[in-house]
Amino acid sequence: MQTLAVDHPLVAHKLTTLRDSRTDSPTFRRLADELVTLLAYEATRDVRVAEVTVPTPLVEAEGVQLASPKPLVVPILRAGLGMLDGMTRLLPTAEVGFLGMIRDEGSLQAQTYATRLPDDLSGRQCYVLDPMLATGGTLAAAIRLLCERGATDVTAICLLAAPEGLKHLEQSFTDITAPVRVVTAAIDSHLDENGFIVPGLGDAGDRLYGVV
Ligand SMILES: O=P(O)(O)OC[C@H]1O[C@H](OP(=O)(O)OP(=O)(O)O)[C@H](O)[C@@H]1O
Ligand SMILES: O=c1cc[nH]c(=O)[nH]1
Ligand SMILES: [Mg+2]
Repeated sequence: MQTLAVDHPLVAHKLTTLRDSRTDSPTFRRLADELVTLLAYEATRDVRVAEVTVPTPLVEAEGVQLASPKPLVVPILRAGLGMLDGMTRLLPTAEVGFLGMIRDEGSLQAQTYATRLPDDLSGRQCYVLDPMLATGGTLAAAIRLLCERGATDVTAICLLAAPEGLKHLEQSFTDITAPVRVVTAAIDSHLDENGFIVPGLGDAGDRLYGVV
């Protein structure tokens, strides 16, 4: 598994405001959206393209366009929804599938409550959106599901990742041949006793959708 923590001053600037507990939900949503677009630029570096020829007003020019089948973007509900617009701004022709997953706050085990994905993902590049990679249980289950449906490669885009979660993912896919990548704005220090990322930004779903 490859991990990329995007090192860019604009990413660091926006992430700092996102962490700040004084940042309100509307600002949090806007910053998450902007951050995803910056991360998506790095995350799509290997997106497949096909050569095309287009007429300019003067001559024919060689270029590229996104290859078929188009990439699949998969936000993990609820918090991942806050990343969808920022991603599709960069990949407007991508198909979008949905996974609803919730982590039990006691056991920290992830449960899937909704799946709306193409059955066959053969030949598809998949981009999974989830702001928080904590224990890694949620993303491990999501990535496994996509690989079992035939995805050729899976890139998870996160705002924050914990070292414990990255380690868990690294150990989870030894039987999977599809390349797996994680692109994140930062790798934080550790998880606390409740499985929250430290220093983190709190509960991403609550901060996006106004519970706090
Ligand atoms: O790496 P893990 O330990 O599995 O934890 C991370 C998951 O927890 C959060 O979702 P949550 O279960 O709070 O659901 P929500 O998006 O509906 O708030 C977060 O958005 C991730 O999906
Ligand atoms: O720090 C964390 C961990 C899991 N889910 C969150 O929203 N935040
Ligand atoms: Mg939550």
